[in-house]
Amino acid sequence: MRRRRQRCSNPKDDAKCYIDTGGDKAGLDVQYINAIKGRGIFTSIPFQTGDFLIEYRGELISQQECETRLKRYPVRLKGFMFEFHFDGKLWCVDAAKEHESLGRLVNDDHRNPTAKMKRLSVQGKPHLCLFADRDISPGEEITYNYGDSDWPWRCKGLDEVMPLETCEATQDTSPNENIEEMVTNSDCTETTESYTKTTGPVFSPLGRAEKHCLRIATVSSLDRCASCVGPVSSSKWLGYECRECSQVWHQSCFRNIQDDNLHYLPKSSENGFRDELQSNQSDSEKGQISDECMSEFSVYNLEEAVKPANCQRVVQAVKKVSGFDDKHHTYSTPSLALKLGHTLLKINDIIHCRALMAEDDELIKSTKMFEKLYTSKSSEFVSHSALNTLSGAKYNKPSTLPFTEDVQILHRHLDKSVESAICKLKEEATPQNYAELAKVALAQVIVFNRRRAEEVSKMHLKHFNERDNAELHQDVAKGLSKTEQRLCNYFSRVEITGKRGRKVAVLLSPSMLDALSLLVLNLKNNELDQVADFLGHDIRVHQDFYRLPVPTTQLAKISKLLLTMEKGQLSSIQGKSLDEIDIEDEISFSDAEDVNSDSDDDDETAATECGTSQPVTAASTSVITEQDIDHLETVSSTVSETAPPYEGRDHEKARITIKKPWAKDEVAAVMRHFKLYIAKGHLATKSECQHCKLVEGKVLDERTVQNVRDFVRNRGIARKRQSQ
Ligand SMILES: C[S@@+](CC[C@H](N)C(=O)[O-])C[C@H]1O[C@@H](n2cnc3c(N)ncnc32)[C@H](O)[C@@H]1O
Repeated sequence: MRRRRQRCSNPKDDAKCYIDTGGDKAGLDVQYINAIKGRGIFTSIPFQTGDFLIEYRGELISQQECETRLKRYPVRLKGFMFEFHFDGKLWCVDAAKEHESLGRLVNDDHRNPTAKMKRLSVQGKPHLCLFADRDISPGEEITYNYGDSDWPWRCKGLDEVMPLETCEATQDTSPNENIEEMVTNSDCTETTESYTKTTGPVFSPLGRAEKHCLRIATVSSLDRCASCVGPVSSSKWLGYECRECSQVWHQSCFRNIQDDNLHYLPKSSENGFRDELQSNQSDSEKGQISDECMSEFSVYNLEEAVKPANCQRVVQAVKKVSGFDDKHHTYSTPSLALKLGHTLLKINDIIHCRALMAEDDELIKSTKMFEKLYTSKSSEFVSHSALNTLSGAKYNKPSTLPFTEDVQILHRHLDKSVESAICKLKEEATPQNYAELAKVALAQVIVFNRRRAEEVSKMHLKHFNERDNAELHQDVAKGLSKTEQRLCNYFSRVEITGKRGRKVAVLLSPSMLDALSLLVLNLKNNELDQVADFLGHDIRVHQDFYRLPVPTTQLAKISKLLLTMEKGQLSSIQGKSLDEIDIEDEISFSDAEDVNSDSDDDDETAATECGTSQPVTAASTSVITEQDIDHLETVSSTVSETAPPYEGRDHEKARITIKKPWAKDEVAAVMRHFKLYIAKGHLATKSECQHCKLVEGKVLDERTVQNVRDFVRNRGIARKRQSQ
């Protein structure tokens, strides 16, 4: 948790302020340094000598607990254990657990440290705090002396590093002194010796006299192979670890070492449970279960977790994490219970494969047994109650629908937020402004498309860049209504990878596109591999190019649907299938729009004859504005006759809708000819309408042939609706 910089009268009080609030100072940031050092803490503002900087925060534990944890912690976690004397006893601050506090990430520097560790007693409890040892400029790393020990990185420079052991430091026990300097030297004699031994003078694979007792282990990206000292590539995850000193070797490196001091004992690994999980796509749930297993059920590593004998214990952990209620046999998060059950089997499978590679017969047998046991018993252990809870939750669950007004408020809010985020980012390109725009743009895309957050948030830059920017082809356009054509030009369609690798289409309005383009910058116009698609003529090519292309149809149909939903007009399309939804009814461009032209010829006439609508071309439709779309929807419910005329509006609007209320005698004239058509919902052809006009003469003088056709069509639709 980061807090604003608080000004306290002196460094000691300043430190107390931060101890009380549990936050870290502004002006300190985490930065990744390199694969060896890992992360470090850097200043972004100047600090003066003596200033309080940061607290080394973690869990305060007794010496006994510290020893227990040191036994089971993997090497890299041991580096977070800070031992010190207080009140005549040895204590330890265990900062192994990843948390937001920055103090745990401060690195060692014994030559020119910028900070000094001091112990501060607040309400009888010791706290470890770092104070500036000299003036520190912005951009400098906060470091302190870990103590006089042969820390591996000190021996041979930074690029020849071995894993480190516990960071032991300090002593001093003056209980009444509130703040005092940590003495980092005197207590470290033992550590120094052990390090001299462990790491040895050189970083040869075995730079020491002791014998190593090796067992199979997973080499994580934070471990360094004692042989090659190199970073761990994904292909080198399988290795050996010494039971005594915790050094690790890649399996491949180990094969090249000829040394009597190395003894491989083909026993199951005792790597930390958390370690394993981390090397295998850990997530928060798995973290939870590992914690639970470790703290409550004494299961510390994966091999143990999937041992048939431990099955029940792990199940208990799963139940606990998922909030199992023993009394009612229900879960608070049943889906988590199911997911964890699935994960356990996956973990078992991974270990089984490793066991196969390591030719560890014992482990192979045990993983096989676990699988069998878990598969046959899982319904009894977990799934049964979890599924019951899930299905039970479905009953009497009020189905909530947002009100139209709420939907509109949400959309307006999102629009405004995107606009302001874009302005802010254009003004100042800071990570905060970038993040703000990213968040709100993502929310807008998710809400508009009714997509799952996980899907949209994983939209690849490649997919975005490669979205189809081509203009609507005229052959394709012929198969679409004019509304659909306009929407095709208005929206962009990006295909992303959905659940189980499914192709999922996401529609983007111009404002969403602006926001995303600003986020990705350097947007390129990628010429897709379209040519390649044409090289063969299989069914896919046929579907793509000989039928009305699916993406275009989706763009046309779904965008209308989404727009209707966005405007909260869902009720008007209730009960209709996608094919049945004739959204012209809902989003009408004009009276004169020709939905079902009988011929191309008809279409052309429709566009010009009434004089209220321009022919739809890519050029004309690409200028459609959001107001246009809004407007289209505002007029949507007022189908035809009763809509007020739009004369006097600007050209943009006029081209969309000019309506004249139908007089009684006009209606009667048309009805004389098309009553039956309307009753049956049939459309009138152009020549039939022409005939009607001719016969009726003056009464229909004000109406074009197309107006008559639209009248028949709209009345037919209205009749159909009434009868439904
Ligand atoms: C308390 S942690 C510090 C944070 C750590 N750098 C990280 O990214 O998690 C101590 C560990 O940092 C690394 N470390 C600290 N000081 C170092 C230095 N001067 N050179 C190389 N590694 C260092 C060692 O791996 C040590 O175990």
